[in-house]
Formats: sequence, C-alpha cells, structure tokens
Amino acid sequence: MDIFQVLTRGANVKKNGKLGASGDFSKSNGSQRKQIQAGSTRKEDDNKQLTKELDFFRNKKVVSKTENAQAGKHDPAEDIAAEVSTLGDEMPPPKISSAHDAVLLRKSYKGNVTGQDLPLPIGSFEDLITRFQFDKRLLSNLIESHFTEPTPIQCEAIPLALEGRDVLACAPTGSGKTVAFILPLLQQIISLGDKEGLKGLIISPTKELANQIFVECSKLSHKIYLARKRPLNIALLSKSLSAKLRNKVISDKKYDLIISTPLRLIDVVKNEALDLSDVKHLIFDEADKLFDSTFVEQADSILASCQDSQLRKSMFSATVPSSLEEVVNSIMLDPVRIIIGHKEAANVNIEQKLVYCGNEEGKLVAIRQMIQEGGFKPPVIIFLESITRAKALFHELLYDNLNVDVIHAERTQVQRNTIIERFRTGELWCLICTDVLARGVDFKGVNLVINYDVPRSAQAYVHRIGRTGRGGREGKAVTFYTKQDDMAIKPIINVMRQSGFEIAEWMEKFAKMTKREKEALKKGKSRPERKQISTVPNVVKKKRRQREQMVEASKKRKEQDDEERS
Ligand SMILES: Nc1ncnc2c1ncn2[C@@H]1O[C@H](COP(=O)(O)OP(=O)(O)OP(=O)(O)O)[C@@H](O)[C@H]1O
Repeated sequence: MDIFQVLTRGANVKKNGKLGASGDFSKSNGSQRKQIQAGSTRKEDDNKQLTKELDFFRNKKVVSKTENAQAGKHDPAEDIAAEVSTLGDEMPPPKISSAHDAVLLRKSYKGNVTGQDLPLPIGSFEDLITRFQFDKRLLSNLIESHFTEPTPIQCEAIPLALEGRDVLACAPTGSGKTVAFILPLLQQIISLGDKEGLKGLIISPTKELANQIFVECSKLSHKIYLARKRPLNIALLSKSLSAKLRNKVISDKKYDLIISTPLRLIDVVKNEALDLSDVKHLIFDEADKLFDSTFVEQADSILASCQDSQLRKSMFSATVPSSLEEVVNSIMLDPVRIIIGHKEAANVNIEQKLVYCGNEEGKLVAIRQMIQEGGFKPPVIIFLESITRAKALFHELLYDNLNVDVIHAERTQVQRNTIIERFRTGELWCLICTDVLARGVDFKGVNLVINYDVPRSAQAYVHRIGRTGRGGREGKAVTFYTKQDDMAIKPIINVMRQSGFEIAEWMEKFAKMTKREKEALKKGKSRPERKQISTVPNVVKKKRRQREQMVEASKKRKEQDDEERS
C-alpha cells in the first residue's frame, strides 16, 4: 500500500482553484436546509449536501481494530503505521503550499482563522513531516489509531501550536479537537528532550473527560522514547497520584505531561507537591466551562502558578461565548482565533427534533411511546437537569425493564467509571445523567440523545446533543418541552436554525427574545419549577391515593364531630 496515498487523502486543492474530489469537501448550498415544523423535524432528501460540506470525516465509516479482527480482516492501518516509521528523507512538497491553497481549504470547511502572521494550515498529516520535522513514531501511532486524514480543526490548530502561538479554537462537537491539541503538544514535549520536570498541562472540567484525554495521550505516545531510552511520562492526576506527590513517594519532576481537573491540581500545587513554574504549554479543554463562574477562580489560580515567560496557552471548545473572548484578550499574547463552522451551531451530523409533551407526565408518555414505536434505538443517553430528577427517571425506567443506569455527582468515581465502561462496551443500553457527562465525553456509537429537560443554555444544548453524531457518524437528538418551557426553548430553536434547520415562521417569531428575556435567561430565571417525576407504579399510587382520601375523610368527620359537640 502506498503510504502517500493514505496520508495525502486530506484536502486536495487543485491549482485551478477547484477543490479536488478526493478531499470531498463538497460545495456549499445554503438553500438546502433541514426542516423543522411545529415540534417535529423533516429531513429533506437533498440536504445531504449541507451535511457533506461540514462532514469533517467525509462520511467515512470508521472501522475499529476490534471490528476488523472480529470480521477476520487484516488491519491496513498497521501496515501504514509500519511504513510511516520507516519513511525516508525524500518527501513530496506539502499539500497546502500557498496562501491561495489555504483560502480554498478554509472555504471548503467554513473555517475562519484570524490573527497576525498566520501559518498555512496542513492539508494532510504528511505535511507535518515535511514542514515541521514531525516525529515519525508519533505519526505512526496516529495512523494506528485510524487517524489518516486531519479534520479541519486539526488542519488549523496543529501548525499554529507547533509555531508556538496562543490559540482560541472553536469547532463542532466530535470533530477531533482532542487530537488537535494533543498531537502538537506531544511533539513539543519530545522536542524538549529528556529534560526533567513538568512541561505540559491539560486542564479539563470533569474527571471523566480528563481520563479520556489521558487515554488518548497514552495511545499517541505509545513506544515513544526520549534520549537515554526514557519513555514520555504522562499522568492523570488521580487521587492516589496526588497523595503520592504530597507524601513525596513520587518526585514531581518525574512527569512530562499531566492531565487534571482544576481543583485537584490546585490542591497539590498549594501543598507544594507539584511545581508548575517550568510548564511551557497550558491547554484548557472545554475552555468556556473552565472560565465560567463555577471554575474561573480555579482557572486563574492555575494561570498564576504557571510562571514561565514562554508559556503557551490554548483554549478549545465547541462553544465560545463573548465572555471567553474577553478572557482571551486579557491573558493571551497575540492570539489566533480559529472558528470552524458557526460558533453557535451544533454538529451537522445530528438530526435535531423538538417534541412538545404538554406537561411533565407527557414526557414519560413520550419516552414510553418512543420505546414502543422503535424510536428508542440504543445506545441512548438521557439528560436531566438535577440529580433528584435523574434518579427518579432511572427508577421509572427500571420499572419498564429497560437496561439502564444513572450517573450523577452523588455516585462514587468507581461507580461512574464502571457505568461508563459498561456503556462503552454495549453492556448497558441507556445512560441517564445530569450535565456531568454533557461535555467532551466520547462515546462513539450513541444513536440518540434525549433532553428530558430542556438544557439551561444554547451552549449546554450544543454539548449535550454532541454526545451523538461523533467522528463522522450520524445521530439523533430529541428535546422534550412542555408549556412551562416557553422561555428556555428559545435559545434551542436558535441553535437549530444556526445548524441549518428550517424553522417554521411561527416558531421563528416565537424564538425572538427581548433584552429582558435574554437577561432573565442568563440569570437562570427561566427555570421552571418542575413537577416530580413519579417513581411509583400506578397500582401503588392508586392505593396511596385511596389511603390519603380515607385519612382526609376521617379528619373531616372528626372536625365535624368536634364542631357539633362545641
Ligand atoms: N483525524 C481523525 N480521523 C478520524 N477520526 C478522528 C480524527 N480525529 C479524531 N477522531 C475521532 O473523532 C472522535 C471525536 O473526537 P474528539 O473527542 O476529539 O471530539 P471533540 O471535537 O473534542 O468533541 P467535544 O467538543 O464533544 O469534546 C473521536 O472518537 C476521535 O477518536
């Protein structure tokens, strides 16, 4: 197999100004849009065009190693990886070699890149070897993971990071942002040689996501050794590692790269168990979350501890509110902004649908109807707004004999990890959760996301539904709403419009928000008081009601007797 054929499958920009077929970054056609009608969605046959335009994975079916092995097939990625590691010095010129190529490439994936002295994007992973003397073992690991073509965010963010630029990057959910920041980071750490001490830090808002990033880093750095045959030392800052660092069982100089949630990191830094002063690369994943009111103090404290004058900072997310832009202006030096697609849009591989349920009881009816009518195709993730509600729905669906479990902040880390693993392996079909799993977590084959409760913001909506339609796959997202949600549903309708769905005229008018409404939404005042989800079977409920009525009647009789006596 010709390695170049595979590696150069990325963008194929012809010099006559047309995009080549192999790149398949298809033409734009804004008029072909998805339809939403009064609470239902109709996908037009020809809307595939729009989907294709932002189809970062060229709708290629991603076949896993296990799938191949099960089918008794030989894995071609292994051959390619072997070839990469033996590549000679003679390399063809980079795929993207002029400003004109870059303009065409960016146009093809609706990329907007702003900043001073912008480097060219890469058109294929092979460009990394020709332009940046990239470590071939790193590239070989990349291909073994079946990453043969860079996604748009990877085309843009990787060269910027390698040139040492501060970056704010916004690209759709499931479009490969993780590799976009890990890959150049690993290369930069390798370039620093086997110098001791922590060089890179990746911050994530949740433990699940931190763990996932750690796994991805480990895969990509597999069998890479620095000078004197020392492996790259990468760690997830777990509870036990923090304890070992605090008790000096392990030297804090041991690690090259650490992945952590903010509080755990601050804790070890405050205890002088980890020194961040030499950190050269600081990456905030889900940056808008890390700089919102819940985390901002922690993020600031981490920034203050990273004192290297050469510190390079990057922020990644699928949503970039204006508040994050302000942070970027205040902490970054000559930053570059990368926006792929639309800032407020969801991934185009997701078919979005609104379902009006009338009231809270109507939601349970709707979910049961979906199960009966075959619309509930596992794996399914269901989001609710609180722990109490998530638990209540869990018990309700257990009663329906559904293969279901629930994750929320009150479950232990071991429980959370076990459930996630069972969901990943297909042992568990339906996962109920709060927003703890709304961001970043990469479950590849999720078919359906149900927002049992309307999410709190447009951003929360984009991230929640982004748990489906990942890595080029298609997915569905259904949002239940009731008459109580008239305010909360408006930002969701706007996201649907930005994502290419055609909105019925009456909904368009309905979704318009006054300044006061926007303020109220920001302050969370649109949250309705929701009636509890019933966890009690009807027979039991009936008996309870009868008992309550009997108690009530007896009370009344007693009151009447008392009145008559007095
Ligand atoms: N170049 C590539 N080719 C094929 N698959 C890829 C490539 N890059 C990433 N992927 C796969 O795409 C999926 C989504 O990637 P990732 O988790 O990085 O998304 P993301 O953009 O960070 O999403 P989110 O905003 O939800 O965090 C993953 O399963 C990843 O392995």
